[in-house]
Amino acid sequence: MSAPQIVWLRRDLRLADQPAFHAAAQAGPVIPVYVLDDETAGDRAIGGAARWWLHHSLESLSRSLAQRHSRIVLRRGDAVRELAKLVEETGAEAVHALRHYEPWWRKAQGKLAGQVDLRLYDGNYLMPPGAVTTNGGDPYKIYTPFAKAVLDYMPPRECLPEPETLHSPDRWPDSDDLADWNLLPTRPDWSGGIAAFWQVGEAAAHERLEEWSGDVAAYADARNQPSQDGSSRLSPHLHWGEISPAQIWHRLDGRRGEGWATYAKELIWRDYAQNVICQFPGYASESYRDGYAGLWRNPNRGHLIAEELQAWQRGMTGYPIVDAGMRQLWQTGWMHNRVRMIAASFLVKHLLIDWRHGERWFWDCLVDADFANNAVNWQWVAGTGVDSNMFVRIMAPLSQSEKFDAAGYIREYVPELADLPDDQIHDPPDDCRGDYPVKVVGHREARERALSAWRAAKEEG
Ligand SMILES: Cc1cc2nc3c(=O)[nH]c(=O)nc-3n(C[C@H](O)[C@H](O)[C@H](O)COP(=O)(O)OP(=O)(O)OC[C@H]3O[C@@H](n4cnc5c(N)ncnc54)[C@H](O)[C@@H]3O)c2cc1C
Repeated sequence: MSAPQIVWLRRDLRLADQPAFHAAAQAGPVIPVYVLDDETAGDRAIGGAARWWLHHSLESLSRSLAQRHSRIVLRRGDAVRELAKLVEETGAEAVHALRHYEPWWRKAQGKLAGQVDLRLYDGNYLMPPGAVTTNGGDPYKIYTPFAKAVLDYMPPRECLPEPETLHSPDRWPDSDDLADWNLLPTRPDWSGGIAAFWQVGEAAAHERLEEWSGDVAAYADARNQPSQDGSSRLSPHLHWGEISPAQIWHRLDGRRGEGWATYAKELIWRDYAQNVICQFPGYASESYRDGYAGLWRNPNRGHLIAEELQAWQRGMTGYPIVDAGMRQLWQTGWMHNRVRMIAASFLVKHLLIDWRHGERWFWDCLVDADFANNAVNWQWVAGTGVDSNMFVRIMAPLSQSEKFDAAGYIREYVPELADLPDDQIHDPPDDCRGDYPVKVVGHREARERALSAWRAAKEEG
């Protein structure tokens, strides 16, 4: 029998359109491996809600593999060390993996390539970062010309089928037991709402795509309405690689119209974010525009900031749309995109709290927490990114709530306000709030404070 081939799984937990599986299956018996590595990513180890997803996704992929008389070998520790050990133990010829672009994975890939025959493939993005460049040959920093350049190359490559057969090795190496990894919360178990909201795994991703494919025509408007199921909700499936963007593209392309055109551009945002972190690996912790250092320094507000940050995290700011979003995040591990923008803007501008606190909270609470997407969007909202909204454009949460008809959404996630009529629910009068808190800061006051902090920071340089 030919030498085994290791498939190193990370955020690519699928069988179809998975080039590493495809290549390995053609080369010999396949040993799929997932290494739970809390060391290599440093302070970017997988967050709480994402660990919940990972558990179920590994379980789902294991079931699919079992139907093919295969399995996943689970190991824990430094991924490079564990994979090099496994190659030695099994006599594997090569390690096949999808290329990942988070800075820690790029380093690990380089290190592993020095020790074993590492074969890397692209497959989690429409195009690999760096595939399109400006006329001068530089990577794009700004989304709009990047998107235009990517669109010129679309549609993406054809999708690969699932491997027809997966041969097993003569002997399976030892594996950890998934349950021993304790990826699921226990004391307390806060995952009930998440479990009720999501179906995890490759089959569930395709079911969701099928269910949603009829709605893409309405996407351009519906995606902004948090009370509607108007967006695809594919983000955790995409993040964990249970489905590829090429599969989505080929399934939905041909549905001409504004809905599809808008949706395609959102998929390209995902590629853009990878393109940004490849250029700026410190993007999740460093602001990329000058003049912001003083803005969130707040020397006299330390105590207040801790309290206000907690009010924001718990959905108790007194702004119903913000609180509905923050509670949706806590309950389901996901938040509607329009509301993510409103809640993020509220933190950095109304509360004048550094965007990095918000980025961290999202990292821990989102099932789709993604190093690139999270950092790029936080910096976009905060105004600090290489391409971003201007800080002085301050979103008004109360009018956004009305404009995008969030009454149903607020009733769902802020039950204290469920009985209020539509004309009161976006901004309830103080005497109609019952147990629901009054506003942590008034909108006009917050706006003026943010603008004057901005002017002061600019003067300071
Ligand atoms: C402050 C903030 C933080 C965010 N953090 C994350 C994150 O950690 N992970 C994440 O996947 N998305 C993040 N987003 C982007 C966006 O909110 C989610 O991708 C989207 O809400 C997911 O819902 P959906 O699948 O229904 O999206 P759809 O509207 O159906 O879009 C389809 C897909 O396109 C991609 N996409 C859509 N919008 C964006 C965007 N603005 N940036 C990058 N990709 C996008 C997603 O993969 C999404 O699944 C963040 C946005 C903000 C404002």
